[in-house]
Amino acid sequence: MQVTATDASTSDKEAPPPPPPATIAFEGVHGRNPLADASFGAMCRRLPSVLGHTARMAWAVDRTGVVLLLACQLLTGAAAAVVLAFTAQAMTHLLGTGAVSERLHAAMPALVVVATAAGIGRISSALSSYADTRITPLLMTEADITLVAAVCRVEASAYGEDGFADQQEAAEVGVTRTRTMLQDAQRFMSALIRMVAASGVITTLHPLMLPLLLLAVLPAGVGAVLSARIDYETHYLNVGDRNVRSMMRWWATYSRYGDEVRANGMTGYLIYWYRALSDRVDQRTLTAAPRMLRIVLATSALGGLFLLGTWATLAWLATTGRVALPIAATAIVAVQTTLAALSQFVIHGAAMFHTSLYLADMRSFLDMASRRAPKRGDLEIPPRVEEICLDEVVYRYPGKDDPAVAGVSLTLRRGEILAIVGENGSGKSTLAKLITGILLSDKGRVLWDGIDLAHADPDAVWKRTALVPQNFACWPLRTRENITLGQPHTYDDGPVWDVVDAVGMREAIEKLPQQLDTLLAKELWGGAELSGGQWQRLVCGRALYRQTPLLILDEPTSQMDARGEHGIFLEIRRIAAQRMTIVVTHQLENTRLADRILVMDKGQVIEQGTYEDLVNGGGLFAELAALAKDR
Ligand SMILES: Nc1ncnc2c1ncn2[C@@H]1O[C@H](COP(=O)(O)OP(=O)(O)OP(=O)(O)O)[C@@H](O)[C@H]1O
Repeated sequence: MQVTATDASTSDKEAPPPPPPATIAFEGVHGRNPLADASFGAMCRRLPSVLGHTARMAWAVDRTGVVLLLACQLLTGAAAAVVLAFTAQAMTHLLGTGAVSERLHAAMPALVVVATAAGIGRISSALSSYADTRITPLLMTEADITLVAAVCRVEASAYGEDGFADQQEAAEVGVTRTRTMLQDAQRFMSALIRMVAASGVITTLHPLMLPLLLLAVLPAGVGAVLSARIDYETHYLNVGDRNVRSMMRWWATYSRYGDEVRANGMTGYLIYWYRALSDRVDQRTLTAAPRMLRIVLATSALGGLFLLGTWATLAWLATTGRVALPIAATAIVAVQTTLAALSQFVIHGAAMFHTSLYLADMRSFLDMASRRAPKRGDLEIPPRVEEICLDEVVYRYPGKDDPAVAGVSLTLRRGEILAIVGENGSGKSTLAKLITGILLSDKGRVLWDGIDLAHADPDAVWKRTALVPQNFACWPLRTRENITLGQPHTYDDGPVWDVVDAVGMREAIEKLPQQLDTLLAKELWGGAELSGGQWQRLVCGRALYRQTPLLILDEPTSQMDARGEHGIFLEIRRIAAQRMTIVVTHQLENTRLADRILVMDKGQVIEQGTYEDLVNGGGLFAELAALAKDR
């Protein structure tokens, strides 16, 4: 095949404009706007359950804080009621007949009660803010950890399902909104209590006043709910784009990929891409803004009209003598208090409705994650496993037409080294994931000493496996944890240094500023960085440290120098007798150490045997081995 090269330095002039970011038209099972089938009524009915969930979470993280918060809310409300009731009493005396000093004297006890209640109200309101400050961070951490744990626990196959990532993104917004939820709920409750207290007083002044005040604030509430729906609709439309944008942001700015970005001239396009996607997100938000403005203007005008009506009614009641002057004066204070409480009640009720939309996303993701958590069975796997059998195993990734593994049967015995080879995409890594139970087969069975992995406790299985994956993680942890991660704690570093020696890393680690205590993340202060091959050696060390009955190495030496690779394979052979070892590799020379080699093609095993059998067998293995030598 002849490749026509493009000269990057001269091709700028005739280059077509860069393509905009792909549009994500998401139509999977989860790709439904929850608002489309959630009416205002339905959302209001869901509100108590969302509130209840927040309350339960708050109760679990800080009982004292919750009790303090509730007690202070009640106290604030009671204080407001006392202030109003005694203001009415004081007014009656102050605006009554007689000398000013006598009227003042008569009003004094009521005024003292008003001042004391107002003071208590302020103190309890400050204490409830304190309780809120105590609970909120704990609540957010709890929600965040619940989400992280749920994602870590789902079946690995769930990651590939339609909408999983977008639902996760929506749920993460829910986590940040947990903070607002507590504040909204607290303000809503406090407004409710103050409103009940104030409306009791105002109704005693005149029965017409309360309905009039309600009318005055209702338009603002309706406006807030309608705006909340529009805001959420926009948020929902943006979920997919925001998800991709945050992934790209991480990839573009992560120091590990910085060389590739720079030396391949990607910066310009990446920034263009990022801006184009951000513009698309902003555009949706801007389109919604005039609709929101119209709603706010209309509902404010209506609310203003109703408020004018309330004041006019009060003036009419006072001038026509339907209420006495002292009562009218109290009514002015009561109207102000009730109005403030009512608007807070309506505004925070709408805000809670708004937040609950996001929290409902978090809940539905958590529900989905718990449905997708492994439910396999509780069979234990013994510490010593003699045999793993695969019986006509088939696996197809979600959304794919062809199975990645299409009917593989094999038996692997303790002490055996099995190599799996084949061209890209032939199903080697998928087969490894099926053998370890990371994926469960759609058809057929994987048996560990007769125990079907579909009925075994997955943690019990993974206690017996060690895997060097093709794409491994370079954890920003200390060197020691990078080796012992996933292991029970040990009291001395002896076993850690043993594997460090086994993978030939002693010299490199001894040169690190704090040896095993060095943080392996250059981007963090005090951290150090390893080379690609050194990282891969460390990852092999991590798997060797586990000393499990099954060891799987998927392309374990792809970044290593010849000495490193030689050392790793020597070590694999040295420890092979106590376990089953599987090596997935494209370096066919490395398969010489295997007792048996499987050659995979299109998800099936098409050849198997020793290196000598296969290299002389005239099949795919022989062809690939010849290609490897043809330079
Ligand atoms: N997470 C996934 N979701 C969907 N399809 C996948 C996923 N992982 C792999 N596949 C598909 O399954 C098939 C087998 O992939 P697999 O990774 O097992 O191949 P492989 O033999 O290990 O390839 P390579 O040599 O490139 O590592 C391929 O067609 C691939 O596109």
